[in-house]
Amino acid sequence: MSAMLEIDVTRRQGDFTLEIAFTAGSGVTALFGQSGSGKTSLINMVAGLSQPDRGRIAVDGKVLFDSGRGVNLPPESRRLGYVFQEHRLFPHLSVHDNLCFGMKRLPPAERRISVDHVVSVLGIGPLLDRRPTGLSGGEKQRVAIGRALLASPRILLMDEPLASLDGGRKNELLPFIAGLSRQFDIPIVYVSHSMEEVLRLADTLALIDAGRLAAIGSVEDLLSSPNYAALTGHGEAGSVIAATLTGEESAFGISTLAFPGGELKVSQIASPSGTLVRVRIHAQDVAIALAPPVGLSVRNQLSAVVRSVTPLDFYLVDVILDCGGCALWSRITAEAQSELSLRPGMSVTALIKSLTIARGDVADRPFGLVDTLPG
Ligand SMILES: Nc1ncnc2c1ncn2[C@@H]1O[C@H](COP(=O)(O)OP(=O)(O)OP(=O)(O)O)[C@@H](O)[C@H]1O
Repeated sequence: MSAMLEIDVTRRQGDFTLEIAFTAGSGVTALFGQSGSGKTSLINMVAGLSQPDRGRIAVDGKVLFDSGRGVNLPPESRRLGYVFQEHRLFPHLSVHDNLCFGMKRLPPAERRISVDHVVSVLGIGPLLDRRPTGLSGGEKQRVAIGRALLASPRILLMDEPLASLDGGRKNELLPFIAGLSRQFDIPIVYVSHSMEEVLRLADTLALIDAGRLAAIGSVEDLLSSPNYAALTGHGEAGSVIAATLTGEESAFGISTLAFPGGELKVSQIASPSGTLVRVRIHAQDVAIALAPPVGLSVRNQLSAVVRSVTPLDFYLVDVILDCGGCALWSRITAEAQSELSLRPGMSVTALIKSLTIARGDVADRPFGLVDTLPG
């Protein structure tokens, strides 16, 4: 079974107070929040690089810190992997020797990850004899990740590991990181302030705001909720739905996705059938009909039940629909609401044009948790 990280800490630093409690289990837990909200401070406490004023930190029941019992394990005894923004490789050692650095300090019986496995997953075989100096930023970061993994950590902490890379290098590294947690059965706590990274990588999202935990839950739930729109800085209002790519109608430039609420037709995407994806559906692109319409060009007509109706301002109304258990956010005009009189519990049909769900709205999740799969 994967490790469980339990955190309940308070720390005051200058004028800033961090007071956070949550648990993180398998898969990738993203800590997301504005600059200065306390993300790095939090994982530094987990790593043992700074000390909480009070609280408890445990992994799989093993206590790393407990102010009440006077426990405070030094970083090297915590068995955690840490990947920083910058790679921090040893310049005088080859890639191979950098990789093996932490592993060599571990008794052989505790080494549960092999060099061959890490080298093949991260695609760094051709680099083994080289020194870090000549490597690209993305290659260095892959070696840094490999080094952290080879120390067989209970949990991998990653603090904006892509922040120092340009867009191309980021895209190169994202698929590697996406697979790590599953391939090595290690929970990852991933600090980011990039929503694209969260969409591609995270199973669980923890929203950090001014030193507090504002919310924790599935990426789909939190990003589809108007309550957290200000914190997620998610741009346009809209929902996020987990789906599986089921096929394509290439003659028409359409791909089909299955999700618990039915089938979605979207603008064609290149990934193979069976790929797990997250789809972003903009609230302004979701129309609502009281009865299933006929003779309509709109390709997606989904049965749904109204969950909530909330006026946004004088002119607009946010309607959250339940579509097979998934939240679907629709933003309609107050004028439309005055005619439709939508109320919680009403059965309706949600209408979404295929064209409005384009490539940029579909994020591949090749290693998504199986329990997010539609049934
Ligand atoms: N050693 C310190 N002494 C005093 N204040 C500190 C110290 N370290 C961090 N802070 C403050 O604590 C707050 C949280 O900082 P932290 O680096 O944890 O935020 P963050 O969410 O990781 O930000 P970013 O996304 O910019 O990295 C900030 O207000 C910061 O100025």
